[in-house]
Amino acid sequence: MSAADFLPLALSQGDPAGIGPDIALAAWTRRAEFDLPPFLFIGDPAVLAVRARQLDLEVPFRETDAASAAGVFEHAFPVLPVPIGVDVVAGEPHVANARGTITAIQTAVDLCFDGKVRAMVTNPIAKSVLYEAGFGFPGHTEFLADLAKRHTGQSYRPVMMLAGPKLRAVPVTIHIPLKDVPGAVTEAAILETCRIVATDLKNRFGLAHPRLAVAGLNPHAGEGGAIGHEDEDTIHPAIMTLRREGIDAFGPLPADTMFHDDARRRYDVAICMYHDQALIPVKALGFDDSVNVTLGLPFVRTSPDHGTAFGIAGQGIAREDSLIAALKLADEISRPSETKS
Ligand SMILES: NC(=O)C1=CN([C@@H]2O[C@H](COP(=O)(O)OP(=O)(O)OC[C@H]3O[C@@H](n4cnc5c(N)ncnc54)[C@H](O)[C@@H]3O)[C@@H](O)[C@H]2O)C=CC1
Ligand SMILES: NCC(=O)COP(=O)(O)O
Repeated sequence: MSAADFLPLALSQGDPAGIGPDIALAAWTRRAEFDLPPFLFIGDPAVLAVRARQLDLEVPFRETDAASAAGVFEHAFPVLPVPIGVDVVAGEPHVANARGTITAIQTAVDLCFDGKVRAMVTNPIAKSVLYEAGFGFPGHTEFLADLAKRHTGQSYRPVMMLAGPKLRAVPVTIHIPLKDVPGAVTEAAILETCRIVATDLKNRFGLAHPRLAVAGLNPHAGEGGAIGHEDEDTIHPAIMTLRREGIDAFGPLPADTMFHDDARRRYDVAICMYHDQALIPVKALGFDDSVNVTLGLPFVRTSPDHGTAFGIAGQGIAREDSLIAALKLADEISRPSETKS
């Protein structure tokens, strides 16, 4: 065991009006049952206290820092305070909450770069609320790459991977309108994405020879060019280049037949051309136990696979399973390799 193995994980609050506080509190109450790694919650202690009362949870809080969080975790819920500054109502998103939401994410990244936490886990943010406040990134994924660049001066291409026990899937394009997808599915985008996936599956997930199944864009992967040309003109050449580089990529596969049980046994990750092509099968196969993990960054970031679920915040019915899976995965992939189970 190295010293880094004892560092806590940072857990950002996410949108305070969403279910982030609910599931963080619930996860902490089940820390022994799931042998959870210690985490330091970065958010507003007042929001937590109100939410715990609302949920009828007896949770002792301790305002603390990263150095003390692991010691505190067994007995109390460790919080690094980032006040929101206004009253937050569960289920009622408000633009005034955006500044605190963003600051919590930035603080978690700073702690990663300062070597005070081992990895970061993010609770869900509502993109539209942050956009209204002037947030200039599609989501965490791109924001984290920008924050990393501010720390190191290097550029990063962040890659979103949704990972569950039954399927890992990566969208090459992420939060863009569907009408813009064909133009954004370029050879360069496919190559960069697949190279990062192959590297991180080796280095972080311990897969010596990851197999990448690449989806087509069009129905039937274009049906030989009769139903669209991107599969033959763009995706196929990218796969050939990857194969020449020694990456075990194959396809383009018709997306409708690549996710059934037998098909999934033939690959380690599905490379998909757009958001819903990747996220629908992942969430259908394992909404409660899948995790969003950002590849291509110089630190580990995971997140539950779901969103803010404003409609159920503060009601005691939000399931904490995906957050627990995200904490466990962050713990596993951020450990020094000699200590991995
Ligand atoms: N990592 C992140 O920050 C993510 C953020 N979002 C954001 O979340 C907001 C809401 O998005 P939606 O599409 O409505 O997705 P959502 O995942 O918040 O909700 C979809 C449905 O699943 C239910 N649900 C979600 N999580 C649940 C849980 N833990 N336990 C029980 N039921 C749960 C909700 O009640 C709702 O019926 C959007 O603003 C979106 O931008 C969405 C996905 C990921
Ligand atoms: N649909 C997935 C999602 O919205 C997560 O985005 P991010 O905030 O992790 O970039």
